[in-house]
Amino acid sequence: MPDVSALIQLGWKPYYQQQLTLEEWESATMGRVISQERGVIHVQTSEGRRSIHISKGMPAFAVGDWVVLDASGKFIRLLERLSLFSRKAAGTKVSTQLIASNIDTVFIVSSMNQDFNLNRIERYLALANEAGVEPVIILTKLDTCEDPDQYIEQINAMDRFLETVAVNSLDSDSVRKLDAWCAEGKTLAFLGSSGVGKSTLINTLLGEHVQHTSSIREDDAKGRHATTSRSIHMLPSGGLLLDTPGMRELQLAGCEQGVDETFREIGELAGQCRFKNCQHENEPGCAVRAAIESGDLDGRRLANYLKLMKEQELNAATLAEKRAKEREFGRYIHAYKKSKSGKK
Ligand SMILES: Nc1nc2c(ncn2[C@@H]2O[C@H](COP(=O)(O)OP(=O)(O)OP(=O)(O)O)[C@@H](O)[C@H]2O)c(=O)[nH]1
Ligand SMILES: [Zn+2]
Repeated sequence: MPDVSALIQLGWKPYYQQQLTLEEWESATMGRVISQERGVIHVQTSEGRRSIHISKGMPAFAVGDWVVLDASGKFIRLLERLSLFSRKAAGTKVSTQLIASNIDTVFIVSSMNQDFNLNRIERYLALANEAGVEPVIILTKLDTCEDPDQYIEQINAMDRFLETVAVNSLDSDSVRKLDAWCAEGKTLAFLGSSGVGKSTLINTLLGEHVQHTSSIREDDAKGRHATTSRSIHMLPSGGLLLDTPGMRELQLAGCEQGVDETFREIGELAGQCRFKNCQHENEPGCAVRAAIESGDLDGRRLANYLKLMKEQELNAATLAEKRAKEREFGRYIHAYKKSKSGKK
């Protein structure tokens, strides 16, 4: 039987437990992927750390995944995920790159100054919704902001169901407002533009004495020392901070559902438009336009909804094109080499 409290510290939940057979629960080892590099995943189990070389037939992994290992540490299977951030290209399964999984909360960080931008927050919300992760809006630089309520009200007006917290990222007392999301076994991640205070917030959450860039030093299969940067960090509060570089570069691609969810009231209104394929431009009987005119819907929101929809479609298409070109080039090189070797 595994050490349940150690598993819970790693983020174990009934959802994963339910996927195990009784036999697995009694004899297998469960572990969480804490970092990934080319061809290897590093897994934290209740008994320690394991490095697993990825071989053919294994599924694609993401940092945050739960895996089942046998007694000798061999990979058995991947457990179904609760949430997943990925980079996608439309229609093509192979071009999905998995970034991070099983995150409970994503903190969308924005500063309360001239950089504050609702459109940008909505873009991050679409990513969070696409991934199936609960978003919380963190407004930073409370200490240098004269009128924080003005920003909080803008968020509330945009979506009254959103949880919003204003903090001074430099002050650990202020950051305690985030404790509820950082409790034992909870996995959290950050999204936000450069300079909004993500690193500052992370350092405050980690406490002064912990270095953020701690790394795993381990012997690999050939006995060499391999140093990899780990992507999951334990917070003193018991929470698990998932901070992988891929999160910072996430683009809106193939996120139609996430965008729709972020602007759900627009979808509801669109259902009342006279024409099913209404573009909400000049059509008669357009419920979306009517809501803007009556002041029920902010015109900015419709404009950003349309913009993000287009953006996610375009990005997915360009990704698919890029991959197709790469494949084509690969075939060309292959054919070229073959013709060369044939001439010898
Ligand atoms: N006064 C004040 N300064 C802050 C606060 N949060 C961040 N800063 C400052 O803002 C600057 C940028 O913060 P960072 O934490 O580096 O921002 P970041 O989001 O990590 O940016 P990248 O590292 O570029 O992704 C730093 O000088 C911080 O000290 C805050 O709540 N109050
Ligand atoms: Zn319409």
